Amino acid sequence: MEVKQKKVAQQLRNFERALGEYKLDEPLSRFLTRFYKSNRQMGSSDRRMTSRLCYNYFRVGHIAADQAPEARLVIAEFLCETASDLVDVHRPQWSAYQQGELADKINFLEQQGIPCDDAIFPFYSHLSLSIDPKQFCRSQLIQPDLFLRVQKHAVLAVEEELTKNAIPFEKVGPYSYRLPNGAQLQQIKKIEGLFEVQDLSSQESLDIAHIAKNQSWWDACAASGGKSLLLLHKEPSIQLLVSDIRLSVLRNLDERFLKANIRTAYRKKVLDLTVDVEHLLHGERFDGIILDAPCSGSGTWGRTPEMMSQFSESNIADFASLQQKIAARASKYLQKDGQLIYITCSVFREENEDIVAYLEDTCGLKVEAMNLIKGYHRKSDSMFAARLRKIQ
Ligand SMILES: C[S@@+](CC[C@H](N)C(=O)[O-])C[C@H]1O[C@@H](n2cnc3c(N)ncnc32)[C@H](O)[C@@H]1O
Repeated sequence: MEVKQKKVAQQLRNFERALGEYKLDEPLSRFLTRFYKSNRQMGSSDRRMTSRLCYNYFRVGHIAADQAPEARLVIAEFLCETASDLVDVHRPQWSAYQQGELADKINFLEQQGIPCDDAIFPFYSHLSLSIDPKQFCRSQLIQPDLFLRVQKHAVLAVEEELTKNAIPFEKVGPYSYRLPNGAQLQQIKKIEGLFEVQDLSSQESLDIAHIAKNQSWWDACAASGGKSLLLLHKEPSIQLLVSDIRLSVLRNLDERFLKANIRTAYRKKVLDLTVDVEHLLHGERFDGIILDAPCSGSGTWGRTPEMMSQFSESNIADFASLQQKIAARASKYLQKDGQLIYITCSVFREENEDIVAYLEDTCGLKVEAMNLIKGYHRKSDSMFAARLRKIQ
């Protein structure tokens, strides 16, 4: 036991040092990469354990928010792992329950006077109505898997290389694969450019769109092109305009398109959709617009649980107001009968159904379909997608 105690004490020291230095002003993954670079004495197992402890700590949201970090970490390890030296040493009376079902562990903690269900995800009252709040909140305790979208012609080649390199995978759609997190794909040079890392729900976000050959589409918040690549995967003959407020992300898009060997010629503009862009779009009209709006990202916090600590309820209204502005401006550029595909990776109704209702009320659009793409039962993100048709 003494050896285990010493090991756990060292793990806790590393965790406390990392947590103490992390200022919540950047993604935890980026901070940890820097932290390990400046702490070269930490071996790979120390790093792995520090990452696990930090992520689990944030994963439990506001559970036991009034307790010290160390006590909260023990709770986090108990809920998120099936075995933990930290629990064995600090709460040996809990160890017997550690391998049980998550629901049983939550019941057990609640009986000990530690409320869980309402505290994991403190913003649950804003969830879109089609979400099962309990299931969603509990899913925050589980890290989502890694998903790939493979190019149509490359399915066999990718499967073969994954098998050769002993990377386990599960085919979950004609071109979609589930892999364990941390799969070392960059080492397999032969399949570079043949796949995109893209969450499964994100891969399904354009299923709602009606896409036909040679249509003109505008990806109005393109970033590094995740949805544009998906659009071209579905229909390579699309005439595509990509834009974003940030030039740097459009440069990343160029690189990503090159790597994916995209042959479609596309146009690119830097556009801020909170202001008039008519002098840059010159009355152009599109058959389809993808608006993957800036949002809270709350449907993806299972991957970045630290975001929950930086978020406050008032941010939801700020995002909604930005989304109204951007979506209303973009929709002016649809031709009659054209479609706006409004997408977010948020689970909040203010950013989803409420924006769709606003667009229907004020922008001459009619909602034809909308879908909260649920990921919480299948270890993927949750997203929202709606198809609105321009009727006037
Ligand atoms: C959710 S991300 C888009 C992700 C991208 N579609 C993808 O699939 O990879 C939202 C994007 O909106 C952009 N954005 C934020 N404010 C904007 C504005 N006022 N006008 C245009 N784009 C904006 C951000 O720079 C960000 O890249």
